[in-house]
Amino acid sequence: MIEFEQVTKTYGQENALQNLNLTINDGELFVLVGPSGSGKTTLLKMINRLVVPTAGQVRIDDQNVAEMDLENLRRHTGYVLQAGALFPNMTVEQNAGVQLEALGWQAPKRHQRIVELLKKVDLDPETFLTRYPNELSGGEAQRIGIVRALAANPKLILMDEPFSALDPISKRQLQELILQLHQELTTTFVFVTHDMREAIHLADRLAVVHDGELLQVGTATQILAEPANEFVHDFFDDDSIRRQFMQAVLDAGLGQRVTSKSASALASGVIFSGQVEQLAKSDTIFDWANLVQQQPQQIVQVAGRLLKPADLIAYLARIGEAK
Ligand SMILES: Nc1ncnc2c1ncn2[C@@H]1O[C@H](COP(=O)(O)OP(=O)(O)OP(=O)(O)O)[C@@H](O)[C@H]1O
Repeated sequence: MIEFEQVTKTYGQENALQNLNLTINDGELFVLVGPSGSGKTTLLKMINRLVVPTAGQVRIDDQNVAEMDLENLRRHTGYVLQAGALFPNMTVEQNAGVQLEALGWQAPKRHQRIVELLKKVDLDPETFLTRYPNELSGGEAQRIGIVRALAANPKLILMDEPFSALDPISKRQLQELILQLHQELTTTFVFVTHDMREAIHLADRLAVVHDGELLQVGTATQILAEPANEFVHDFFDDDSIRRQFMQAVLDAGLGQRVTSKSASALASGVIFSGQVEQLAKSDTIFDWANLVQQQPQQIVQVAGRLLKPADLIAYLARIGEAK
């Protein structure tokens, strides 16, 4: 367990973090999300003591990080940075084995471990072991970064915007890889991103950071259902997320695709003229519309996603406009 207790970090006159309390549980995929300059990296770096708090303390398994043996702490913590954090003059095998070498693993054992992990991240060892970083794509380099972080089987992996420099397809693939690794391992992952879609997709729980403060901590569902304040609400208020929710409803069989003609008729019926009873006859999205009409505060969870009444209304309105 990682605990931040009354943590403050001051640079000059500026508070980068103020009086912050947070607990990250063992085995969680915990995401720190917030806009640029909000303090996410500062928070992350306090866990492996790259940054030292001005006040308060950070504890790992009840041990104050400030009092831990630094080398031991770093060697047993995986750290993945933005693409490009590999040593340019070392091969993939050497890069991936840096931490193992520091821990005294012999070459054959290192080799075996790295081969095993390359396969796990879908890279063919034959092809990649002897390559240099300038012979890798951004996505491949980042997979090597992940192999390096996993190599010594750490209890904790810190990831600082690891996918922000990647193209959308590589980014998606690596997000799926992290979700898969997290399912397979008992490792705790702390992941920093400014991308709220990435945060929602990955997080078991997430913390929204803004101006050095934790505005809200919880699951994506909790935060989307009840944003703590206007900033959190606006930060997650994104049309593509609403569309995802809508699609989840359709995918779950609660809705059906309709022609724009009937939809616009229904839309006006549902929203404006109160003909809900008459429309809600089968197990369709219109039943859901009925529910919303009767219980406007109702929030429905479908296929692990959260749907708010506003999502449905926005959807129907859009179909209406499209006609
Ligand atoms: N070494 C430093 N010296 C002075 N100020 C710093 C230092 N490191 C960070 N800061 C300041 O602390 C604040 C938080 O920075 P931090 O890097 O933690 O933010 P972040 O949320 O990770 O941002 P980004 O997403 O842009 O990396 C910023 O205002 C930053 O300018």
